[in-house]
Order: sequence, then C-alpha cells, then structure tokens
Amino acid sequence: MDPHTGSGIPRTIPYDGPIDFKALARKDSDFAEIYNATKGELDFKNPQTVQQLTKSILKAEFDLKINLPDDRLCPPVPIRWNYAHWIQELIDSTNSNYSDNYDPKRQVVGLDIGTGASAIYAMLLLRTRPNWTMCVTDIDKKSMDSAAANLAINSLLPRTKILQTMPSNSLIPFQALNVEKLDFTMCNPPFFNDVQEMNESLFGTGKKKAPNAVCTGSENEMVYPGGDLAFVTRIYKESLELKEKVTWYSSMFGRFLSMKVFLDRLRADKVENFAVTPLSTGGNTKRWAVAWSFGDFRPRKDLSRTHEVGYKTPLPFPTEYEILLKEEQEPRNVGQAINTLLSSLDITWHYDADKQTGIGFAPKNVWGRHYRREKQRKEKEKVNATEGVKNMDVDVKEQDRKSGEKISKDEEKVGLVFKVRISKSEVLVRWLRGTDTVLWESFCGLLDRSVKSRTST
Ligand SMILES: C[S@@+](CC[C@H](N)C(=O)[O-])C[C@H]1O[C@@H](n2cnc3c(N)ncnc32)[C@H](O)[C@@H]1O
Repeated sequence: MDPHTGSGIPRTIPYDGPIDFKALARKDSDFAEIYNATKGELDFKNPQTVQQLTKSILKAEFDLKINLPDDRLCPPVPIRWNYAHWIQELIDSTNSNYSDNYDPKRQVVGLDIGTGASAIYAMLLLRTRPNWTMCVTDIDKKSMDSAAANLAINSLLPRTKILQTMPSNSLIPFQALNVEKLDFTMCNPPFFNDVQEMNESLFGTGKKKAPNAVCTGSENEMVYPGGDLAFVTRIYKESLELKEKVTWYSSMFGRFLSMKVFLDRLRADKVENFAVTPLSTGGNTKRWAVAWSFGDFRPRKDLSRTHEVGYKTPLPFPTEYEILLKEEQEPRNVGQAINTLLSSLDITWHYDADKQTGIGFAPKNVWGRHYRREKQRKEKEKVNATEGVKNMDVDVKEQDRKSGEKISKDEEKVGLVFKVRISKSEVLVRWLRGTDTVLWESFCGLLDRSVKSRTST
C-alpha cells in the first residue's frame, strides 16, 4: 500500500527521464511481446506499438485499463502524468489547513476541458486521489463514448460527470455541469492553427525529416483556429467572468511562444497569482503548464516558478524567502528570538518550539513605522478620552465606536498568512496567503533584519 495516496497505486512522483522499457517488459507480458519481437528496438512509427506502450504504462504504474479507437489521439503517459501530478501539488499547497501536504480527506472537484477518447487526466487523477471527483467535456461524440467506456471499465464513472458540449458553448460550462465551484480546470488544447500546420508537424508533410513517432490524433482533436494560444485565451476570458468560482485555471501549452505570449498577457492584466512549469520528461517533446488564480492562496515556489521555463519568461513573485544562518547562530535561539519578535506584534502567531515552525496571520502591515505611530496616537486618545469621559459628547462616543468597528473589521481581513521554519542552516519564510506583494516583501525584510542583526548565539 502506498502511504502517500492510500490507494495502493505505486506512482506518486513525476517522470524525470526516459521510460525503462526493459523493466516495463518484465512487468507487462503484452509489452514484453513487442519488446522481445523487436529486440528492444521499438518502432514508434507503428500505431500499435505506441498504443501498447500507453496501455502497458497505465496498467503497470496506475492499475488502469484503457481502450482507444484507432483514429483518435493515443496519449503518451509521462507528460500527461507530470501535468496531473503538478495539479495535485498545486491543490495540496494551496490548502486552508496551510500544511502544503496532501490531505486525503479533502474533497476536490476538477474539470478536464477536452478530455479526448482516453479521458486520460480524469483516469490518472481519480485513480491516485480517492476523494477527488472530475467533470469532463468534449465536443466529439466518438471521443465521449470512448471516454465513458474507459472510465466505466476502471469503475471511475460514479466519480465523473461527463458532458458532451458544442464548439460554441462555454469551455467552463458551470450551469450545464450543475456545480457551484471548481477547485481546478485543466486542458490539453488543440495545438495547431490549421490542417497544413498539423500535417507538417505530425506527418512531416513538406519537410525533409519526418517525426520520430506516429500520432493518430484526428483533425478536430488537434486543430483550432489560432492554435493553443487562442484556445487558452478563450478559457482565460471565461475566467475573467468566473473569477473565484474556480480556484485554479490551468492549461498545457505545446509551444514555447504561445506560453510566453500568454504569460505576458497575465502580467499585463496584473494577474499576479500564477504558476508555470515545464513538463518535459527528458525526451524531445517539450510542453509547459500554466495555472492562474484570482484567489489569495499562494503555491509553493518550486511549483510556481523555475528558471528552467525559459529565457525572458515572466515568472510569478517568489513565495519563499530564505535567510541563511551564520555558523555561530544557534537555530533554537534564532527561533526563540523570532518567536519573541512576532509575539510582540499585533498579529496572530502560533509557534511550535519543538518543530521550530510557526504560522502567522497579519491583517496588514503592523510592524512598520506608520502603524506604530498610529497605534501610539490611538492609545493616547484613549487615555484622554477616559479622563474626560464624564464630559464626553455623544458624537465623539459615536465616532470612537465607528473607528473601533473599523479596526476590528480590518483585523478580520487576511492581509498575509505566512509560515516560518528554522532549520540548521536557514530560516525559511513561506508566503501562504495574501495578494499584497509589498506587504509580503516588507515582512520578509523585517525577519531578515531581525535575524541578521543577531550576530552571535
Ligand atoms: C489535444 S486533444 C486532448 C485530448 C486529451 N485530453 C489528451 O490529453 O490526450 C484536444 C481535445 O479537445 C477537444 N475539444 C476541441 N474543442 C473543444 C471545445 N470547444 N470544448 C471541449 N472540448 C473541445 C477535442 O475534441 C479533443 O478531444
């Protein structure tokens, strides 16, 4: 039994290199037949080989069965799994229990836009996350029938809502799906602008060199006017209307340029809570995934930004800040000093001295000079008011009541939620929640100055 998923499924990590065909042949006799017949020299131009590879990986690594029509896309598993796994981590790291870990009890509802004949994303996610449910859509009847059959033979149909839609319908059809909220949407969009572009890329038409592997995708699966960028931009425009009805909107991109142009658009529109990652598994095929949110939960830094994404690609604001400790600094004492500092502020702060970890909730900047001055002024006013209370005018009392109400309302708001963890070599500050990058930076600055000003112990 796998301790991480509790579902008996071995694979919980992304693929980071080529598939070990020899090992797969040992695990799966159908694959062994092809592997042995070709003496390990697999022919990826043969559709049967490509299909068998997908079937065998799904069986051996995810305990999933799959049947596919010969004239529909056969999904290579590694990149698909890396996208699904990234979505899992994104959801886990933006959790109201602020743990960053998988919570098996958490109920999560996702939507796969354009699920295809395989229903690959729904199958992978439902198999590895027993408490998740999925909605899947597609415009292609043949693919929908095949997707339903695949979900049924794996007993995953009861946890799936299947909706066949039309090209002109919303891509995130809330009403038709009859759902209140979605935790995420995902999509592998049609990549090509037209049939000519598809033929050039998939079949090498008009090119000197043909591609290394066959693709059985049909035109309606692969072509959309404007390609992946236009399809994802449609999702984005819907997201601007739906906003927080979906926590994370996401899509795969097949082209670096489309992904970059899309990120430029997010930046221009000041959508600052986003995440981008490469999905490559070491082979020639390169894909990227982008997610964006109008909510204020911030994902882990390694999930949201990596410089491997590519040159001059906009990246979101870092959600982690590291303060290195000097050799002479004793982590336990540093932890205590941070605990003392943060306990003295007007924030909610819980510190676990054994784990050297704390979590804090700040309504706004309560450490800056401006706040401290205001606080002093209000305290002074309060003293004066108490002294003159007998002569107090009704209007003044009313004013005080109103300003008191305002303060308590301000404090209810989540300005910044953060976690501080002190290890042997560093203090790690993690931004868990909030929309204000200035507030976050200012808080990191406060801790940085405090830790660095302690030269010894
Ligand atoms: C590249 S395929 C992806 C299939 C599958 N998700 C995968 O990853 O292998 C794109 C899918 O989007 C579907 N599609 C195209 N336009 C759509 C729309 N307006 N609404 C829903 N699905 C659509 C196509 O029929 C096709 O199945």
